[in-house]
Amino acid sequence: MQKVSAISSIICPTVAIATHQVSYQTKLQTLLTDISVAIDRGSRTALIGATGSGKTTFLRLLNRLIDPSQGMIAMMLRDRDALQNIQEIPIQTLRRRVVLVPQEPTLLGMQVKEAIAYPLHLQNQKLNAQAIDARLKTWIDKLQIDRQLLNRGERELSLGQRQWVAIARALVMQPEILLLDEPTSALDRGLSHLLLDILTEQAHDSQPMTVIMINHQLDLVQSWCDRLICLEHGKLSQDLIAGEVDWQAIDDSLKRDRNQQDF
Ligand SMILES: Nc1ncnc2c1ncn2[C@@H]1O[C@H](COP(=O)(O)OP(=O)(O)OP(=O)(O)O)[C@@H](O)[C@H]1O
Repeated sequence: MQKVSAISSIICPTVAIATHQVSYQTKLQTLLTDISVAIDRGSRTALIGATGSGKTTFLRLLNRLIDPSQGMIAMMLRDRDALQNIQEIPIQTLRRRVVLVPQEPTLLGMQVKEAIAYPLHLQNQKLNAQAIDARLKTWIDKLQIDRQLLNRGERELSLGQRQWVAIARALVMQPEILLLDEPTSALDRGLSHLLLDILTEQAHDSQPMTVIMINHQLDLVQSWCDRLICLEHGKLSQDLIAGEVDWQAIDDSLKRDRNQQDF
């Protein structure tokens, strides 16, 4: 395994996440091969690729739901002055700062308000009840969550509502790195745009949040992202700044993949 210093020396200090020749295999197949990327702090990255190309697997590696079979992932957290192998970061610290919103989130049987506040209560040594309430109110307002929804249980919510609550639960934590797995797939256009606006605002905050988002809705991500990473059969096929992307070609290739899968 490469030393972190080997990566630090080749990338600039604005990098928040660096992966070096990361591969992931199960007993049966290789899901990711040799992925090396460097993602800047406060950047907005769209991660795209055909179904099964390894996008979710990549996000799961970044908050250590799984670990690479080969290669290394390093991050530069806010209060550190160097990239650090994520396997050396205490797992609670990593999960508090690098938050993943899965495609089909669960509220673990909680009501909406309780679910959103849950991660803040886990940090109760740091935040008192008043601070938790203030943080909740801020995000409930920003995300325009209907007060009537707050006492609903998980079963009374649609997939889109569950996704929205999971996004709120992630944002109240004010993570340094936010990983979103198709967050807008069940949202209407209005909420999708609201989400992207909020994410852009957070990226420009004095404590900028870095976002990586899997999203198949190219028309949405095109105007939002500043970086595009494309996976194909578990390999990095494109890594471009947004201005360099041929969006029409990307759209055509995703459509081709979808047609082949349908066939
Ligand atoms: N733990 C696992 N064991 C075996 N195979 C897996 C595992 N996790 C994912 N896979 C398979 O690995 C491939 C990549 O999965 P992944 O979910 O990362 O792709 P994806 O690009 O996110 O796809 P989608 O767009 O459909 O969500 C798929 O074929 C999937 O079935």
